[in-house]
Amino acid sequence: MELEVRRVRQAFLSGRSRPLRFRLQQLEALRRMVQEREKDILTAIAADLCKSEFNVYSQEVITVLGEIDFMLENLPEWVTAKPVKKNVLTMLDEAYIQPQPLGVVLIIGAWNYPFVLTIQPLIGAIAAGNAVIIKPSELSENTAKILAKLLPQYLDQETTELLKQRFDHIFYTGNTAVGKIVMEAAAKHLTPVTLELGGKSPCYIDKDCDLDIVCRRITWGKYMNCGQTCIAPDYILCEASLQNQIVWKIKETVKEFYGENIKESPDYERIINLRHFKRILSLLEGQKIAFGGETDEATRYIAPTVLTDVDPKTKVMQEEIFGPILPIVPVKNVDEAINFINEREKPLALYVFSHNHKLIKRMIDETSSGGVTGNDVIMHFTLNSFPFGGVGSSGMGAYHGKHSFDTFSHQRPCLLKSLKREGANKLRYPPNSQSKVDWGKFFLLKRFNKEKLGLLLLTFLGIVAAVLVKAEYY
Ligand SMILES: NC(=O)c1ccc[n+]([C@@H]2O[C@H](COP(=O)([O-])OP(=O)(O)OC[C@H]3O[C@@H](n4cnc5c(N)ncnc54)[C@H](O)[C@@H]3O)[C@@H](O)[C@H]2O)c1
Ligand SMILES: CCCCCCCCCCCCCCCC=O
Repeated sequence: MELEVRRVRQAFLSGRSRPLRFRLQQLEALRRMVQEREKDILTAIAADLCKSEFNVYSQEVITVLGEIDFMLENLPEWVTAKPVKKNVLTMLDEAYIQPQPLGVVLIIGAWNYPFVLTIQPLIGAIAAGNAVIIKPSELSENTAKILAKLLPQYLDQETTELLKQRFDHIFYTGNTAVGKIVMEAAAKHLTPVTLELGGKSPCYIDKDCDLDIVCRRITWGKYMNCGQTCIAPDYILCEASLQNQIVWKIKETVKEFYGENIKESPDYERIINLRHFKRILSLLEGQKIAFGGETDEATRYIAPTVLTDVDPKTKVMQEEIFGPILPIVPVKNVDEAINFINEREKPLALYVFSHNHKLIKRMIDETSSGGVTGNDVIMHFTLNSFPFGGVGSSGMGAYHGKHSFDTFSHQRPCLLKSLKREGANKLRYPPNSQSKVDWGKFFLLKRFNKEKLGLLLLTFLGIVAAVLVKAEYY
């Protein structure tokens, strides 16, 4: 493994990954890979998550292709050096910020969207000019295999893992416990990390809203991928009086989306493995199941389920559910909902439904979460102008679009001075004096007293006089 990482580092040090032309070629090759091998990719992901190929395409492939197109379009602009504002001391110098690749980066993907969660960060890392080692999740084994087979055929090179090695950046997607392991390992080399973690994303439903539409949107986001979505609404907070209507409307929507026999719907996925299946079942113990609750261990099927009057102290409210179970926790009002959210770890997403725009804004102002969508769920993920990432225990750092490019780049400040004009530098050289400090204050802080202003006027007049005399003389 050490040898592999060294080989990748040598490749980076050779400078091959840096030129814009190379980055664009690699991104185009990646796009070709996705297009030419679409069928293989769809089949692998579909097998891992018992997912229809239509759903694989619309949940993963569209995002990847959109991200590549966006990078190809904008990269030439992003890689250019950006001039910055100067001060009096650097007025005549060249000052700019040059984005540069970090070096060798490690990308660790998760199983729940095994393609997009590995390839989307890869796109950002290539765009920024890095050499990349990717480690897809072993739980989504078919996708891991197809990536291991295809990437070397299309990209310049490819290899896998290890945390003990020295990297210049580690980009990890997965659970918080492993996130801590990754960060600890990274600390040994002072390697910066991006941690895309999870959490319990709340969904507040205000009385003043259209419950039919709200429940349709929540049903879509909660049961997509069988609830195994990092930004799925984890639980609902609402006034007790809304509970029964919400249950009924979600139940009706489930029927509309997946039919009478959910098990036969091509749009309803299965739990990734037996360990997660059993973990999710254990969350149902002692709960009031308003509908759903049917399970089948052989196929790892868990029906879309809603729980009512859930006690916040029970297990289902203590850990991220990551499955098709939706608890409703009654609260008295929006104040209680805000306190409820703030008493817990900062979630990856927050959802608020209301006709009242002010209430949505208040929720945003008085809480914290990785991202927010008002009056819908999941959709902030689809906008690549947004930074996607968590805050607090839901993660650190962000990606998507330009934010990916920035995550995998070092913003290098470059100041290029001339070896001439040494006179102007006297102000900063020893010996120091009150007068130099006063001039420093004047030039850099723009703070001046009347006396200094007089002095400046005199200096200015002196310069004008000198110029005039010089003009006269010649
Ligand atoms: N923020 C996001 O974008 C995002 C996306 C997907 C999932 N998630 C979160 O991830 C969690 C589900 O994913 P998971 O953790 O079950 O996925 P997982 O089991 O696939 O693990 C994630 C990755 O970590 C690797 N890994 C596991 N143990 C490791 C170790 N000791 N050292 C180094 N690497 C190790 C795995 O091989 C895998 O590649 C949920 O909490 C979910 O919310 C977050
Ligand atoms: C044909 C219809 C297109 C619909 C686009 C909807 C896109 C949803 C994307 C959901 C992806 C969620 C990924 C979340 C990553 C964390 O687990």
